[in-house]
Amino acid sequence: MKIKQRSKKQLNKNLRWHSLVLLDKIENQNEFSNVVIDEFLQNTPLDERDNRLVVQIVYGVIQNKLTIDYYLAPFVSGKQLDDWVSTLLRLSVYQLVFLDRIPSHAVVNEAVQVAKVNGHGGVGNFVNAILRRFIRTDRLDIDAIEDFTERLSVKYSISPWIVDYFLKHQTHEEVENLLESLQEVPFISARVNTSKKSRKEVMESLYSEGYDTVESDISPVGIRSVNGNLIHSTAFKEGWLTIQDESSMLVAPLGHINGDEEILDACSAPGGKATHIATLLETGHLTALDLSQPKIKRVNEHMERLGLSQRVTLNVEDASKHQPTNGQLYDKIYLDAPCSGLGLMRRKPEIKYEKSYEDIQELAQIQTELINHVSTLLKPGGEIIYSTCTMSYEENEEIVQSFLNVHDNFVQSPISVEKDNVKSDLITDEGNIRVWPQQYHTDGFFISRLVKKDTEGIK
Ligand SMILES: C[S@@+](CC[C@H](N)C(=O)[O-])C[C@H]1O[C@@H](n2cnc3c(N)ncnc32)[C@H](O)[C@@H]1O
Repeated sequence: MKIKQRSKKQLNKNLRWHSLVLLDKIENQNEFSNVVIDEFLQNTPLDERDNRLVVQIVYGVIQNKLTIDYYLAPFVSGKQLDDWVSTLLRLSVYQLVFLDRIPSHAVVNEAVQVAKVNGHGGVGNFVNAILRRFIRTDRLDIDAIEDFTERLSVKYSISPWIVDYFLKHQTHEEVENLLESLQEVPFISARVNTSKKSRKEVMESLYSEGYDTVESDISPVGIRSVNGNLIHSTAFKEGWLTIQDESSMLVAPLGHINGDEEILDACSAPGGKATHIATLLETGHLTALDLSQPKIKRVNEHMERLGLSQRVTLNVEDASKHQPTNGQLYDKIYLDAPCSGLGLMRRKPEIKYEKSYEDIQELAQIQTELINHVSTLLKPGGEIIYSTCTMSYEENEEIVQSFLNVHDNFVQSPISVEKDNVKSDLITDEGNIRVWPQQYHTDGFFISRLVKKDTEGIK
């Protein structure tokens, strides 16, 4: 997007302008919504109320992009628009359709001002005419779309191939429930650093600062914020908690770490599971790898804030080539593999449009390569905990099954309510964990545990 110097000056207090700049980075420069928004909030020239509206508009537009485009189509079809003008129209239509509190004249006036300053008078007139016509005209009826896939795709604003993909595996009703739940606002959840404080102590400390929290339904160390972003709390600053999705908190405990093991976290950044594993260690040691140097830096920052660095070695390294120091094998290996991230579509809605089925196939190859290699680094009797934050079968059950088919020295170690204290509705018939986003309003997640037979048979 071409941003003019005068726009920066004249529109510095215009929240629609800031929404437009952020959306342009996400939609046209492929940046992640959460990263772009965090950066904006650290240097914002706006007050608290306007910041909240910027975040709502940015997420709302991405969340509802296909629905908005469907409504806008009759007004812009056949017209050649610059990307930023399309985005400006989208964010205006989002406010007109989805937000009741904002008067339509305010939406139009602000959009026209942005169009004039960053474009010219002609662009302002064009935006004015389209939006006024949009307000006067009845909206298209989405429920009248005949094709079922297309109807769901427009209604829940998600790529048609994803709708079709889930329809192949689930009933119409299950798919609608899933898609509907992805449109809801995600919760902020956090994991208590139990090496410093109990969950009760952390919740009391938060309460004393005005944060209401509730216990997680699925993790004994998780809490959910009811009314605010916990990163501003004393508990966060003191390292008593870390922001993490509740389903992701299920991974580390599945290794039943007793405190003195040698552990590998093969793909560790940004460190949600690595910090959790480190809290469970006493004399043991964690080697945490990631391909990306900047991401390993973030893992290090988290470890330091939480006071866990002494138990951990962090390496920028390709896990598919990793060899342990002195050839010493690991007791437990966590492979939280790179994946298509379909389980994160509520939190990072751009995933709904950016991923393709080919991505799933490519990632499945990488996952296979990673699990094949790390399996050679495990002691007999040791365990691999394989996990992803995606919902595709090719990256989950099929990876595990194909691995077991060609590695007869490994067997599945089924996850159970009794042994693992995991809710029964999260455990599949094969003994894997599958968390669907609509079940507990968390990210979608998959976890499987495999054990390497020892010399006397299965552990
Ligand atoms: C799903 S994320 C891991 C999330 C992390 N375990 C957590 O809990 O915060 C996958 C990570 O794998 C890393 N990655 C991808 N390919 C890798 C490889 N060959 N070796 C090591 N890390 C890799 C990516 O950089 C990314 O940070």
